[in-house]
Amino acid sequence: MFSFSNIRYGYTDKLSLNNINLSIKKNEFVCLLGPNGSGKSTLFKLLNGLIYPSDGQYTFNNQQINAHFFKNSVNAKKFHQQVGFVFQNSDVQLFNTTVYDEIAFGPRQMGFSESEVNKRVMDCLTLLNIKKLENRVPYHLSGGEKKLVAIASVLSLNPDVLVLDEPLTGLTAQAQENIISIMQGLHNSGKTIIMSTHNFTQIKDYVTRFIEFSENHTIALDAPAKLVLTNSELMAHLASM
Ligand SMILES: Nc1ncnc2c1ncn2[C@@H]1O[C@H](COP(=O)(O)OP(=O)(O)OP(=O)(O)O)[C@@H](O)[C@H]1O
Repeated sequence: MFSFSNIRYGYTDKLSLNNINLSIKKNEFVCLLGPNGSGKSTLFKLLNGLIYPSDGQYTFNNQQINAHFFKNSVNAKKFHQQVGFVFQNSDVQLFNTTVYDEIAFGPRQMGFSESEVNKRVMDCLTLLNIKKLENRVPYHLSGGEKKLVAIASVLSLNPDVLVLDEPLTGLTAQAQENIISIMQGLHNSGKTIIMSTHNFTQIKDYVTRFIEFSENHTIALDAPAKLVLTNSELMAHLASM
């Protein structure tokens, strides 16, 4: 699905991603870990086509992803329908005046009929158990509610891949458990999930693969969960991140 080959990226002349080689297959549940500033959000921005590599090659389903690819509006639409991105800061993502319109925004942009839009919004409200928020102003919601609405606004396009940048940060333990169980359900239904977190302990039993970024913006560890969970030293190391 995703392939990164010798990727480097720098916002300035200092690299934020240094020689990243990575492939992600369909239906993996990948967890990115690493210290603050190691490059997790930068990788997500690249994955989602918000920035392009300074060096190296990025392909999605064997297609090169670069500025040229996104210049074609058909390509851009198709890509964003397949890959949904939940930002770290929900306030960046939510801009409509009601939760209903927020979730309807993507399907409307794609040109679906209002009855199809309504069906998708209702399905997402039900799936995330947020029907009661339907007419609320997203900006006025709690952090946990905003996160659920942000996830719903991405799920309404029914993407194959869900990329979530630190979805658990700042939430109560109960809200974190709720988000994890939603992601587990989506993974079981066949979706590919890629998320970053500093909460290794909460997520460790649900993901299929761990990728750890290092302070020097390289990949320090890339291992299946099965291997990590049988190695107490690795577990202790990742839990300390
Ligand atoms: N817009 C920007 N301009 C310049 N440098 C940036 C910008 N965004 C990020 N950086 C730098 O790029 C590096 C990687 O940052 P990034 O946000 O990807 O880290 P992260 O692993 O997601 O961190 P955190 O866990 O704190 O969210 C850091 O050194 C950061 O200071």
